[in-house]
Amino acid sequence: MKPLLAKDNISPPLAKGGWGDLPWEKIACALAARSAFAIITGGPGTGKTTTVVRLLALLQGLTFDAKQPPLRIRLAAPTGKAAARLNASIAGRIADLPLAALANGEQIRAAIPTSVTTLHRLLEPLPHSRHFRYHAGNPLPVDLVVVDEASMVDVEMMARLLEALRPEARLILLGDKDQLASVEAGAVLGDLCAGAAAAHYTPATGDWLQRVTGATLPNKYIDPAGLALAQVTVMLRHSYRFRADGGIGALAAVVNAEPTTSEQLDPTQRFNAALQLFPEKSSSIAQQPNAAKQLTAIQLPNTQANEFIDLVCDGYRGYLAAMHDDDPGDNAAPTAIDAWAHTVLAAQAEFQLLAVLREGIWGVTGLNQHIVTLLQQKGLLRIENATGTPSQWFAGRPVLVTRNDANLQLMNGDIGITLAVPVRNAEPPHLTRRVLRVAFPRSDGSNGIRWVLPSRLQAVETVFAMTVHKAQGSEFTHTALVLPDAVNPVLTQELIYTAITRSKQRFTLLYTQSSVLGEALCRRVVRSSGIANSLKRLNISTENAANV
Ligand SMILES: Nc1ncnc2c1ncn2[C@@H]1O[C@H](COP(=O)(O)OP(=O)(O)OP(=O)(O)O)[C@@H](O)[C@H]1O
Repeated sequence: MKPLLAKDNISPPLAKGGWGDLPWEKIACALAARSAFAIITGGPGTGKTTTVVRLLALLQGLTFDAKQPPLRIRLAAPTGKAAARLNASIAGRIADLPLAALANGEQIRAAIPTSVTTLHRLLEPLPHSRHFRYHAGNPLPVDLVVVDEASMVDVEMMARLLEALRPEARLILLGDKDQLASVEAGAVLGDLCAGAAAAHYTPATGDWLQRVTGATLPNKYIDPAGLALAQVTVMLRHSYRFRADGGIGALAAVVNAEPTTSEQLDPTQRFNAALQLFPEKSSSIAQQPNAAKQLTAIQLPNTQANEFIDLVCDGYRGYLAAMHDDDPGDNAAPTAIDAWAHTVLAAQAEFQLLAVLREGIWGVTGLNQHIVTLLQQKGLLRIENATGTPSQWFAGRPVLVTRNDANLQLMNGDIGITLAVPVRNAEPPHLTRRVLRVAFPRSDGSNGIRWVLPSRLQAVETVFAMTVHKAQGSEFTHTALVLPDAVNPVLTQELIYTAITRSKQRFTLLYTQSSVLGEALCRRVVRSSGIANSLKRLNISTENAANV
């Protein structure tokens, strides 16, 4: 493949500042710019989005310099929720691009897309069929696709995407290799990034990077036998969101650490190493001073424990209060009703209880029933309909979509909230009544609300508690993980890491048996997409890599 980065250096404004000890972000830009395929992996807040936006600016800049039309770029994510999250952050990153010193800086900025779609929508599913409009015979009319949250893409979807790309098109995968893989078959990103921590750059790649970025890589990252894949893979290592020496970042690192020595393989040792990072143990959150609130561990005897009741009621009180207090009234305009839904949805994302299993008292089904009862007892929720009988649908019910629905344009993983919205009768005297509708944020970048009749939602479940698997691609201000009371095969390091890294500001661990956490921390998922073995079998040589 012809080198795509023709220049010996990256445009100076893109090379400025904030790169840390080794400029991994700059290395990522350089390697991804010279290749048709690249992977940028890193934990939460390590700058993947910021880096890819800089990379896109670099590529558009090079295209304009070559007097060519701008690259047709599409941004995609595997779920609606993940797409919405990237949608929310990308515009800010583009606005922050330090392009002022470039004569065509604003032209470059305008050539970077701000809207993110789901992979499904990118390929355009055909109605009533498993086929897509875009495939090998009718490839996507794009030059570059960026896929965020690539750890959630299963083998089949990845295959459909690759088939639908033109031979000249480029693909960049972003994601956290240490997160749980897709619930469907395959751990594509985890397999592709198996050696990312040690880099395995060939001496030729090392020399090229030195010339282009000015960075001299230490020997530990150089491997004369490095595979071609390693030459296009970069792991970002510094979290700008979490401090490495405390709180959520430190806990994620401890949980994620490969258990190598026999000491680290001892469940009790692993449990103690993790638990010592929690400043407060076995105490209710409400009693803690602010500074100690980032991490909390609570050992619970059962779901009736006061600590559990306080946590759940405190966690969900905010959005239920917003539902009542911010109600725009019976005569509100549609825009005011949409704004209300936005407020309630944002407040609902403040707290999320995560569980490992579906069944059992610590599984999502039992927890959801229990939490509905608790919230009713505290007067925070009413589930009776107008005739006074308890109903499955009630104002405040948060629901999770469990199956894609092309007609409703809802994706597996989307979260909506049921609200009692005012509807005016068409006939005089035009009385207003309240009807239940479910509000979903649109994931098409429009920032709108999709209102759906509850009866049209065939595959949804209440989501006061959700499984960690379903929470992938989402973030919550405060996440609480409740562990089951017995060891289970699905409980692994990756699962706990994924749960912790869903938290933006606070993480609470709820457990009954310390041994359950200890055992989980000694167990990693066995990767299963088959891609790693295929790569080894292909034995792609490093000469190929040097020509990438
Ligand atoms: N080089 C940098 N110097 C300083 N701050 C940075 C740098 N890169 C990123 N940041 C900041 O760190 C935060 C996280 O960055 P970003 O969203 O790019 O990371 P991410 O890896 O995409 O995160 P996520 O886990 O949400 O996917 C942002 O506030 C961003 O402005």
